[in-house]
Amino acid sequence: MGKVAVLGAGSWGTALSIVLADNGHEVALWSHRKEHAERINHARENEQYLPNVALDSLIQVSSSLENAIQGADAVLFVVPTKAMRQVCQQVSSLLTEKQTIIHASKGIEPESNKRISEMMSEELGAHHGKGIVVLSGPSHAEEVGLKQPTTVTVSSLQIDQAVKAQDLFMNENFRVYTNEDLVGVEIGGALKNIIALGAGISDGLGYGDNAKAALITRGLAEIARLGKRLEANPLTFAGLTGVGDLIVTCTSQHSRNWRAGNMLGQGYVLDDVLEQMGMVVEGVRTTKAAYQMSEKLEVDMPITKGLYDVVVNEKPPKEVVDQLMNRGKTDELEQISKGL
Ligand SMILES: NC(=O)C1=CN([C@@H]2O[C@H](COP(=O)(O)OP(=O)(O)OC[C@H]3O[C@@H](n4cnc5c(N)ncnc54)[C@H](O)[C@@H]3O)[C@@H](O)[C@H]2O)C=CC1
Ligand SMILES: O=C(CO)COP(=O)(O)O
Repeated sequence: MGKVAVLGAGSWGTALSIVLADNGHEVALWSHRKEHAERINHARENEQYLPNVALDSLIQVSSSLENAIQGADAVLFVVPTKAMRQVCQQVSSLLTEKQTIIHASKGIEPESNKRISEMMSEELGAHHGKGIVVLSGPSHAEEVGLKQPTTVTVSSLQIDQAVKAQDLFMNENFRVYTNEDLVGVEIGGALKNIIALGAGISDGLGYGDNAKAALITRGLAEIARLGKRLEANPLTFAGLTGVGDLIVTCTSQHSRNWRAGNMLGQGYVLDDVLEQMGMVVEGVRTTKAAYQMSEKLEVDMPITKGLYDVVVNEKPPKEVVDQLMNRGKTDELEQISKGL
């Protein structure tokens, strides 16, 4: 048992803090807002992001990065992708070489098109760079907070670091697998949010299970095509961080990406949707990044292109569905094999 600093007091940071406290670790949960940290400590609950879940006394919330990180054996980064570089810059001088560095966020940086571990590696420097661990998989915070059975995957370029993370988190409700394919694990976790936006739109338009199954299946095919181009192991997309996370995010009303898509499908405009959500909807920025990557790397990603038309070009979702359904004829096996 030791101390773990958890940077990011949103729903996922709070749920993972609960797992760590269940395993007997002292948790220093950091919020960048002082009043938020004080409110959680006082209420022993994160009412804003994970309501109705009591926090163990092993979890202490602080708005001081120094206090959170000092003496920690591991540091878990779980802020929205948009804030990741800035938080890494704030902490890089506070980290020691012995600390295990983990992230549990899901996104790709637009313009640079970097994965999260690549961004972190740039900001945290050579020592931590290669050992960064990602934790990803089908895992809604709301269910993890209630200690419902959940499985995730950890990956790193240094697999011994991934094993350390596996040991920190694994318990009877939270099963953790290792996987050496860092690129595949990060790409699957990030890109499923695009398809979840699409699944929400489909439901918001009033379409049924056939349309959603098509989005999940064809979405997986295009994620795998981009992954292969980036040298991921195609088998990873058949695992928890690929098809597993696609299923949970496209079919659950817990998903913020699904919910945002659902509102878009009903005709709400994006700015209003994001304001109403009040939580991070990673799929919007990831759509921009993935579209840029597909253009640059010449990878066919029609669903991503359609979502880009909705969130960037404000194209009506129904028109995008017509566009997707009326593309030229293709062969299924030929298309799937491009991701293998
Ligand atoms: N909620 C979930 O079930 C899961 C979320 N994730 C991923 O975890 C990451 C974080 O998501 P959530 O915790 O769900 O988000 P959230 O919307 O619940 O909370 C975001 C947190 O980040 C903080 N924050 C915002 N800007 C910040 C900044 N500039 N500096 C520091 N903190 C800042 C907010 O105050 C808030 O505490 C995302 O990448 C998400 O995709 C991954 C798996 C499950
Ligand atoms: O990544 C998640 C579940 O695995 C959470 O998805 P949302 O961000 O859409 O809520």
